[in-house]
Amino acid sequence: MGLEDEKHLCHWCQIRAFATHARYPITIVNNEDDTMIQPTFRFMESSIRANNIEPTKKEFLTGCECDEDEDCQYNTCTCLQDIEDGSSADEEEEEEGDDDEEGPKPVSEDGYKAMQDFFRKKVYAYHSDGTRTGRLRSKVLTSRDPIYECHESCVCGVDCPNRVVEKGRKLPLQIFRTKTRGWGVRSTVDIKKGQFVDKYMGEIITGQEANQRRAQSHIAQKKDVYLFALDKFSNPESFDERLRGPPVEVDGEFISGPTRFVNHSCNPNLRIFARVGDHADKHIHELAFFAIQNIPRGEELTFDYVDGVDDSDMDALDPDKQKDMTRCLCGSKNCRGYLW
Ligand SMILES: C[S@@+](CC[C@H](N)C(=O)[O-])C[C@H]1O[C@@H](n2cnc3c(N)ncnc32)[C@H](O)[C@@H]1O
Repeated sequence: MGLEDEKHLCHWCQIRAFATHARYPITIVNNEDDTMIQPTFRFMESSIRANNIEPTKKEFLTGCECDEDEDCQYNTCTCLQDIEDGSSADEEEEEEGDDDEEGPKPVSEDGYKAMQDFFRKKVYAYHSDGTRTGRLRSKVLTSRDPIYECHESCVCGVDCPNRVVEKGRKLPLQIFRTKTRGWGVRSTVDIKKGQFVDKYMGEIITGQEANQRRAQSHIAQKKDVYLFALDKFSNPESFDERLRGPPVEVDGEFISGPTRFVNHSCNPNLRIFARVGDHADKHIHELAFFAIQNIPRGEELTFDYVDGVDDSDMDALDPDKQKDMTRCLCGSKNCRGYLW
């Protein structure tokens, strides 16, 4: 085997090449047995798009034109124009002692500007003041709402408060061997409720290609644990043909980042959210993991693989179906008993 081939198979070489390696390293430890991560798996810092997934043409990309970065928290920012009124986040959670609540502003002297100010509502997904800056607000954390962020086509700068997922992972993560569920993931630092953890990465492929991979997979229906459909905005009546058809999917089985090793729990501490940058790219929105509670360092990171949209709860009650189901070993008090 040549040096290049060896490098290709060396997980350490791959994670050491991450731009964030010095500050937020990914480590791999196994204190349980002598299993290694499959050599065919490749660590990547970002997803890779298959050739037949069309990137949006430059002329159709649009960003906000907010004068000040601070303006990118309000419904006047075009990046936030799709946030529905009812799900807006400006009525902050009182039980948490909000430190940045801002309702309608008082009318000022200057006519049009005054009206604008009056109707201006803080709708973006994050806290913007105090120690909770950059963390998701509880109202969003408990929802299935997408997160709309500013991005590279926007006029606002890199310090705009509405660029959290865009800036990437800011935590060291450790892939470790669990006693019963293969590899898992934890952080070596405390994580706060609402904090962004990392994205789910993989190969971005068409729905058709995803189905072929499902059919060919030797792990049969379990291939679905690695495939995520980017279907948050799928709508058969959409004007955008890319949102009408079968959604694009992300396959993290063979090429991905550390979150591909996150196990399931029926009582999880992470949740996955659809994150949109350029509105023209809704069909290839990102998948972002956020902490839904404070997580002490060393505690395993988990999310609910079905997040309440599955009927395996019912199947688990049927002894005939149980024999084909996979037992859940999450160990939580409210464990549903089976993964699928
Ligand atoms: C996305 S992978 C997670 C990483 C995996 N543990 C590994 O070693 O590669 C999903 C697989 O992990 C295992 N797994 C994850 N959560 C589990 C749980 N709560 N109970 C039992 N097995 C679990 C199952 O084998 C599942 O197919």
